[in-house]
Parts: sequence; C-alpha cells; structure tokens
Amino acid sequence: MGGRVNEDLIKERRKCTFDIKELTHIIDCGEENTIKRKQIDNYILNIKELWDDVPEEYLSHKERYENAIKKAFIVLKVLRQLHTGNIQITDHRTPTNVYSIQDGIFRNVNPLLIHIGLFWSTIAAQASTEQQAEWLQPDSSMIGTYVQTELGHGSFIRGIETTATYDSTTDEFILHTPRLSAYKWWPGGLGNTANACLVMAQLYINGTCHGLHIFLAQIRDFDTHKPLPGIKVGEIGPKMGFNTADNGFLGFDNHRIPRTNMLMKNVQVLRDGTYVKPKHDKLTYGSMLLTRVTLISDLAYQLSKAATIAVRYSAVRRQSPIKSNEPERQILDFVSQQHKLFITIASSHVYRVVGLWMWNSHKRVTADIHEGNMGQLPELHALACCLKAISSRDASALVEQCRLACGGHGYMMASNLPQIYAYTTAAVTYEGEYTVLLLQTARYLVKFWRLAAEHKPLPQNFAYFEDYIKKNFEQWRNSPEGIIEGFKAIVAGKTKAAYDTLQCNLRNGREFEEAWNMASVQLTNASEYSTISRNDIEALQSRYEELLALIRPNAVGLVDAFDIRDEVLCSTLGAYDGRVYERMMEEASKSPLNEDVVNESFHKYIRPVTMKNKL
Ligand SMILES: CCCCCCCC/C=C\CCCCCCC/C=C/C(=O)SCCNC(=O)CCNC(=O)[C@H](O)C(C)(C)COP(=O)(O)OP(=O)(O)OC[C@H]1O[C@@H](n2cnc3c(N)ncnc32)[C@H](O)[C@@H]1OP(=O)(O)O
Ligand SMILES: Cc1cc2nc3c(=O)[nH]c(=O)nc-3n(C[C@H](O)[C@H](O)[C@H](O)COP(=O)(O)OP(=O)(O)OC[C@H]3O[C@@H](n4cnc5c(N)ncnc54)[C@H](O)[C@@H]3O)c2cc1C
Repeated sequence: MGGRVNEDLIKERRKCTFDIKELTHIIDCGEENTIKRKQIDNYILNIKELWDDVPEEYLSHKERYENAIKKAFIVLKVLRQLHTGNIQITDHRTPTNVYSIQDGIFRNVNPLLIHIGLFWSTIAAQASTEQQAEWLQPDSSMIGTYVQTELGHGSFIRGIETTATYDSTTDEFILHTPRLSAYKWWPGGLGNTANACLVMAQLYINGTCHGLHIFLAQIRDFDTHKPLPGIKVGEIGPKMGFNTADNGFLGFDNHRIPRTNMLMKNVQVLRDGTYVKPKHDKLTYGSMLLTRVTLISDLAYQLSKAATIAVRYSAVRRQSPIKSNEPERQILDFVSQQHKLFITIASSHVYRVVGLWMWNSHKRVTADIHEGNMGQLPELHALACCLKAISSRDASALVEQCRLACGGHGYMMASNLPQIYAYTTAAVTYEGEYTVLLLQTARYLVKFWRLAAEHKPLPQNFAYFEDYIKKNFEQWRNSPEGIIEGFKAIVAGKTKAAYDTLQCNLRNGREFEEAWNMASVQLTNASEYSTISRNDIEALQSRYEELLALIRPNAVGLVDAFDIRDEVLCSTLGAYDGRVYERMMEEASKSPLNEDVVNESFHKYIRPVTMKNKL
C-alpha cells in the first residue's frame, strides 16, 4: 500500500533522542548480525509463493493446514540451504533469529515446527553417533515429531502408560498403548504431517520397568503416507491457536521397532537385554530443558511484536482532549497508556537478555555434561523451569494488555494481537505447565533453605539465605543494587515461609508429599518480605512516573529499534507508516461477506420474515 507516513509518526521519529540503529545492533548482538538478519528477511520474505491472496482467517481448518504445509516445505528448503551453506548466510546468536519471521508467513504456526525444533534436536542430543549418522541425513525421508503427552498424563510424566517391551528373541521393542488414557495426545505435526516420531515410553526388560526412554518409530509409509499396521493416528481438532500445527493422537497396537531404535547416547539396551544405566536419570528429559530455555527468547520476541503494534497505534490514535479546550490527544500521551506499553517494551528487553544468558548457560552446562560432569544440571533445570513459567505468564498477560490498549481495534484479527495472544498463552501450558514448573523451582529452593536452617554450608549462590537468617540485609536503597537486594530478601522470606509451613504440616503428622501439597500455594506465590517501607514505595512510584515521562518521546524510536518488518507484524494497527484507518478499510474489503451487495441469506431467511405480511 503506497502513501505518506502518518504525520504523528513522522513527528515522533523526529523527537527521538537516541540512535535507533545502535539499539537495533545491541538487540541483534552486533551490527554484523543485524546485516545477516536483514539478508535472511529479504531472502525469505521475497519468496512470492509464501504470500496469500485470501487472509488466513477466512480459510477453513483444512484449508489452513494445506496452505501452511505448502509454505512449510518452501521454508524447510530455505532452512536446509542455510544450514548447508548454499545460501551464504549462517551463524546466528540463537535459533529464534532464523525462525522468527515465520510468524508473518504462517500467521499461525509452522506445521513443521516440532520436526525442525524438537525432532532433529532431540536426535542430535540423545542419539548415539551411529544413530545420528543414519538418521540425520539431509535427504532423509523422515518427517518427525516429539510424542510424549498422553490423553491421561501431561505434567506427571512418570505416569505415562505407553510401554516399550524388549523382545530378545527378535531383537525388537514392542510399542503398545494399553488403554484409552495411554493414547498419545497433542504432539504437533502428528495429525497429518509426520511419518516418524520420537516416542516417550516406559521401558520393560524381562518384566522389570526401567522408566521412561525415547524411541524412534516410523508411523506412516514413506511413499503412500498411509498409517503402518498397528498404528492408529489422527488429528485432535481445532484449538484456541496453533490451528495449522495438526496436533495429533497416536495409539500403538503391539507395534514392533528394532532394538537399535531406542535413543542410545546416554543409556543402552544391549542385544542380550542388559540395561546400561545413564549417568543421570533425567538426561532423557533434556529436550524439555532445551525447549524451555529457547522459549524465553521467543517470548521476548512476541512481546516486542505486541509492543511495536500497540505503541505505533497509540501514537497515531487520537481520542479525548486532556484539557477540554484542547484538540484530542494521541492516546500515547495518557500516562496510564504509557504504563501499559512501556512495561511491555522493558519486559521484552529483560527476557531477551535473560534468554540469551540462559542459552549460553545451557551450552556451557551441556558441554560439561558431555565431559561427564552433571553438577550444574539441577541449577539449570530450576532456573529454566522458573524462567519459562514466568516469561510465558508475563508475556501472555502483557500481550493481552497491549491488545486492550488498542481498544476495539485490538479485537480485530487484522490487528494480529489476538493471534499473538493465542500463540503466547499456549506457552504457559506446553513444555511444562506454569504451576508445575514453579513447584520444581520451589523444590530446589527449599532444599537449600533446609541447609541454611540447619546451619550447614551453602553454595555461594545461596549465601543470601544465611544473610536473611542472620538479618544481615541492609536497609532498602533505591538503586539497582538495592532492588536486587530487595528481591533476594523476597526469595529468602518466601522460601522460609513455605518451608515453615511444610515443617508445621510434617510436625502435625502429614506425610511429606501431603505436606508439600498443602504448602503449594505459598511455594508458588511471591510477596513482600524486603526491608522496603511505605515511604520507599512512594519514592519508587514517583521515580517510575518520572521515567514514564522521560521515555515518552522515545517510545516510537524504542519499538522501531526492534526492527520488525511489516510482513512479520501483519498488523493494520502497527505498520511502519501508521496508515491505520486506510489499512483497516482495505482489510475489511477482503471480507467474503462483502462479496455480494445482498447476501443470499437475505432471500432465504430474512425477507420471508420481514416481508411476511406484505407479500
Ligand atoms: C520451525 C522451527 C522451530 C525451531 C525452534 C526454534 C525456536 C523457536 C522458539 C520457540 C518455539 C517453541 C514452540 C514449541 C511448540 C510446542 C511444543 C510443545 C511440546 C511439549 O509440550 S512436549 C511435552 C512437554 N511436557 C512437559 O514439559 C511435562 C512437564 N513435566 C515434567 O517435566 C516432569 O514430570 C516434572 C519435572 C514436573 C517432574 O518429573 P518427575 O516426576 O520425573 O520428577 P520429580 O520426582 O518431581 O523430580 C525428580 C528429580 O528430577 C529433577 N528433574 C526433573 N526434570 C528435570 C530435567 N528436565 N532436567 C534435570 N533434572 C530434572 C527434579 O528437579 C528432581 O531433582 P531432585 O530429586 O529434587 O534432586
Ligand atoms: C499448543 C500445545 C502444543 C503442545 N505440543 C505438544 C507436543 O508437541 N508434544 C507433546 O508431547 N505434548 C504437547 N503438548 C502437551 C503439553 O506438554 C501438556 O499439555 C502440558 O505439559 C500440561 O500437561 P496437562 O495438559 O496434562 O495438564 P495437567 O497436568 O492436567 O494440568 C491441569 C492442572 O493441574 C495442575 N497440576 C497438575 N499437576 C500438579 C501438581 N503436581 N501440583 C500442582 N498442580 C498440578 C496444573 O497446574 C493445572 O492447573 C502441547 C500442548 C499444547 C497446549
């Protein structure tokens, strides 16, 4: 769409007091990465076959999937070319960089998301060298997915019921679904797309259960794509979002796979049925850990999209004068609006930085694990659980806040905010449900509190527990260091309160698990335990308001620095030129309900009623 840039946005950009490009380079971790990212954007976004004439929302569930699959294989080809270096753009700071522009292409989810994001990465991390050499061929016929959750069990994975029983006479595992609740349910790409999967099942050898292990199973014929004998597979139906991801169900009826199809890097079953234990029994859960880490950066990116849309719209939208004799103001001038939006910008930066830090920590800990050192795994797991939980919960709440900040127009699908919300809120549940993950972190904290309470030596990271017990915390100071001290006091105070409740429940004769359950609300909620006073809160509040005013002239610059292209934002409200109303009218004209001047239902249903007595 041609035309001038909205005057208010031009003025906003003139007001900006910092170098927008410099911030973009910081976000990309260097100018070189910005250049590479833009090359990828240009390359992929210029592929004409990836763009639709009919907006996604007007397609049926089936048409959406078919359209998405067409695009997914174009994108897959490009990704393969990128990886093999046939397109000369490589080396990115996190995987999300390469994949983020797909949001614009699919306006939903790439049906090959799990194939690329979880299937290949799990093989790369958990299969033996020989298995990798066989399965990770660039021209492989396999389209895979990650099959863990069952109809009856998602969070409590030790309760998974699918079995893999070793048959030493044939050197095979027999995969079996014993009952309805054991049907696999949810895996993305399973419904129609995948012909193979990594399946999590309870391993049985000679009647002994060795717990959960991962197996590669072919489920559809590579040529005809028909389900193999003994496989019952299908799609689970429409969802709040993720409607192009063909999430599926899967049942096995004594389906046989070779013994060598168990992922054997960390754990082995030998030909004679000997079980060789892993060095750490949670290494099988490694893919969940990696995805939780990756998600933090992705959620930061979703926040930057929502903030870009809502801030640009708030600069263009004028509603109500502040003083009655003045013209209507940009809604961005209302301090309450600034509060809604600037927090979203700030949170995007916070989770971007933390996501990158976690990505690097994961790399470091994985290298250690490779050398046989498992020492850092529990801390990484506790951090990943907590950060995945709060980043997804914050992101979905803030995306919704941005949508509401756009008033009625935020409710339009063409604003793209409802789709960003549906995508973001799913992350609160998948890859470990919010409360369940917080309880994992609580379990870790309580362990160290117990050491502190018993005056046993603590690792340096937990020295602040001891400080709290000895009341060594300094008086609150309004500074970054003061805020960190305040948070330490909150964590210590909250952990203490939860621990005390736990102990009290135990003293009253409860079993540990029951006592834990009774303390679980305390274990997941944070409250104010710091030395902060009422006066400090007032000072913080007024500093916050000052900061909102300081940020105001730079708001548009700050979101421009995210440098997200219009094709990716897909929003009538958030485009760079700010031609909001023109774009809204253009999108409305695409509605099939505008195709006929008089819809045929008028003749069928309305006219016979309204004209009844006049015919
Ligand atoms: C197109 C290309 C895409 C490419 C991707 C690029 C990036 C794009 C970015 C993002 C997009 C991502 C989109 C993803 C799409 C959706 C995919 C969704 C997939 C799924 O949902 S898969 C299924 C996930 N399921 C879960 O997460 C289940 C949650 N439950 C659990 O994890 C566990 O059951 C548990 C941790 C809650 C409990 O486990 P368990 O009962 O066995 O253990 P406990 O007895 O409680 O604890 C025992 C002990 O183990 C420790 N522990 C537990 N887990 C781990 C771990 N993972 N690692 C290390 N240690 C672990 C636990 O702390 C205990 O320790 P202690 O005994 O206390 O010492
Ligand atoms: C969009 C989407 C995509 C998905 N993709 C995949 C996929 O590709 N592969 C795959 O295998 N799975 C996938 N899943 C499944 C997902 O991993 C599970 O839904 C998730 O792990 C939560 O499990 P659940 O549904 O069984 O919830 P439940 O565990 O039944 O949770 C229901 C409620 O019970 C509470 N609860 C449960 N246990 C406890 C506890 N111990 N203490 C306190 N409260 C508890 C929870 O907090 C929650 O409030 C996907 C899910 C979604 C929504």
